[in-house]
Amino acid sequence: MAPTKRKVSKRDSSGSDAAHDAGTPEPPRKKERQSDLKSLHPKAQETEDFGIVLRDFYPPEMGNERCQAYNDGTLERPMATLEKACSETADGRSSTEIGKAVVHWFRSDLRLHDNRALRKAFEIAQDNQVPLICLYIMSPEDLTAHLISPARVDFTLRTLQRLQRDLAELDIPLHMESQAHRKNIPSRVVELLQKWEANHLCANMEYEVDELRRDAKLVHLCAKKNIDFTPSHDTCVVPPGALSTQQGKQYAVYTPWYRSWLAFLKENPDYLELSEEPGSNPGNARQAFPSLFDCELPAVPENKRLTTEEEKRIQKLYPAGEHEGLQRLEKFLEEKGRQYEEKRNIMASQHTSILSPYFASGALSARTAVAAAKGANKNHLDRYDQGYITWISEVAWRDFYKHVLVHWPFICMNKCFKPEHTNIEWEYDSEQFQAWCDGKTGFPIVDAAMRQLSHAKWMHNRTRMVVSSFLSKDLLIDWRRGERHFMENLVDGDFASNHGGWGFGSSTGVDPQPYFRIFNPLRQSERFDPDGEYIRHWVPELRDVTGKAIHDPYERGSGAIAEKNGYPRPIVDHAASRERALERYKKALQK
Ligand SMILES: Cc1cc2nc3c(=O)[nH]c(=O)nc-3n(C[C@H](O)[C@H](O)[C@H](O)COP(=O)(O)OP(=O)(O)OC[C@H]3O[C@@H](n4cnc5c(N)ncnc54)[C@H](O)[C@@H]3O)c2cc1C
Repeated sequence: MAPTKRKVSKRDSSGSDAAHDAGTPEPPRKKERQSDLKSLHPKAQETEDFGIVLRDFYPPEMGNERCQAYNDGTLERPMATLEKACSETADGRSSTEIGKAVVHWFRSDLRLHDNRALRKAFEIAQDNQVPLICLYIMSPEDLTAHLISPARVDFTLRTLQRLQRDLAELDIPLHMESQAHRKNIPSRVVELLQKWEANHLCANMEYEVDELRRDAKLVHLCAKKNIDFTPSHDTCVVPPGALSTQQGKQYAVYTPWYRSWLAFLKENPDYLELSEEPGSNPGNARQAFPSLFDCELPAVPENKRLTTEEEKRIQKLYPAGEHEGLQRLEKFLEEKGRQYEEKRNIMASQHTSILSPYFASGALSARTAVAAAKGANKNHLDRYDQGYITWISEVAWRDFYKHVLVHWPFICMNKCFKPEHTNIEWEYDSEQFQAWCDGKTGFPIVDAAMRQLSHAKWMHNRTRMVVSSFLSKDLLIDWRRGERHFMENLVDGDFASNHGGWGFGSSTGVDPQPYFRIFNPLRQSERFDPDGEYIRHWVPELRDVTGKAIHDPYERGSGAIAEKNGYPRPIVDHAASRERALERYKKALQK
């Protein structure tokens, strides 16, 4: 049932206009956004560069009052809006005749194997002996609004290319196009269905706010045109909303949530059953829809282009497509799965799966990954081999953050999941921020990691934690600048996991209070890169430094080498920064 709505002022105390939660067409004017930003964060300067929170299409951040309204259920969550749209229009969407085709709309599920909505679409088409048509719509506006990196756009397009080839072998066409304005997408989808005389649309849900609202709008449009459309849960192993505490609440802490996730899968083993790939279209598909079979890939938007050199490098590091994803999964489980628990934090060499780009684009399903790891682990999820158990629990983090996103949707609106953490008084030092981005902070482990990000568009989980802690604690720079820099660079950029890493866990001090975990970069370096192999690989200025001096060359007798090679001195003192951060965090929470 829909919650009763409490009146929340359209423009609340922090200037977040309710009408703009989901990037509705009229973005607040730049001047307005700048003054909102200034009142929220007095230290932020009025320049684009400092507009970490000056996002295109959105106000700087949602006010605490509206966040609270989501928390107490007086403001409807986007998932509830979609569910309500589905239940209110059930009659309009169920009566349809089959028409001349069935359509599957690909979004972040770019694979044939184990794809719930695709399988459903294929079965409807097969039962009715009509062709299945697949659809993909790229929205340059969405890519900009959601800060999708050029590397991820490139990966997506290459995956689509593979997908088109695989589908063609089954005589299934893939129609791809760009839509300049994202608000037009729902009506464009309906228009295409009408053009193809298709009355059934299938798609897997995306859980971000704009996407849930887009689907609610589409459900209403479909109802008006008698088109059958109910988005499916697919991207998580356990769908958001399926797990709750004994008090019926959403878990806010991972460990009890994970226990509940495991218990759910043991009670409901069918959630780990994989969907079969679609079979071939009937023989007349090519005659019926000839022009759909030679569709060109959407053009890469100007602001999302990699340089030629980057393109070559990224394509080599992450060959696209589900075949590559499945092969990597198999190889990882066979060769590295058992040692995962022991070695996963070691930064040098490669001890993790590097499957994140494949999960993020949907070239690989999390269900397939967990089912395969369970199979490798003698059919157990949480006993037998610790390597596999730990890896499964890591894949579960991905589910956890998507559950968090659905329950606390305001995290899409530039807030931490605990809104009061936004009260922290941040620093906006552009030189320090740039030093962090460029890997020139004088902290070798931080610099190695940031250079890996620039070069490989990917970073190890341990170093993601180290550099995020360094930015938001040692430099006390607004964590959202870091969150944004990650999204704009990572090949695996995923809103929920990235926000989770920045805004939920280690970086903003949501750990058990009043103790705030602040990573000591030196200790992390000594522990997880003991021989300095990772640092030497990414920071050539320090290649000649020997022994333990690699972790802190200026304090450990190798300052001359570092200086000669132009390696900077540390830009802050860790002990003093730690004290400052603790004080600032405590002060904010006492407010
Ligand atoms: C600040 C910060 C930002 C992050 N941003 C992203 C992001 O944008 N996209 C992203 O996919 N992951 C993100 N992560 C999580 C994690 O760092 C990566 O998923 C992981 O490093 C990917 O490498 P892998 O595939 O080799 O992982 P493996 O260690 O092989 O783990 C397998 C899979 O489990 C999932 N996973 C593992 N750890 C986590 C985690 N902590 N949170 C959520 N899922 C996890 C990923 O899907 C990963 O591919 C972030 C973590 C932090 C601390």
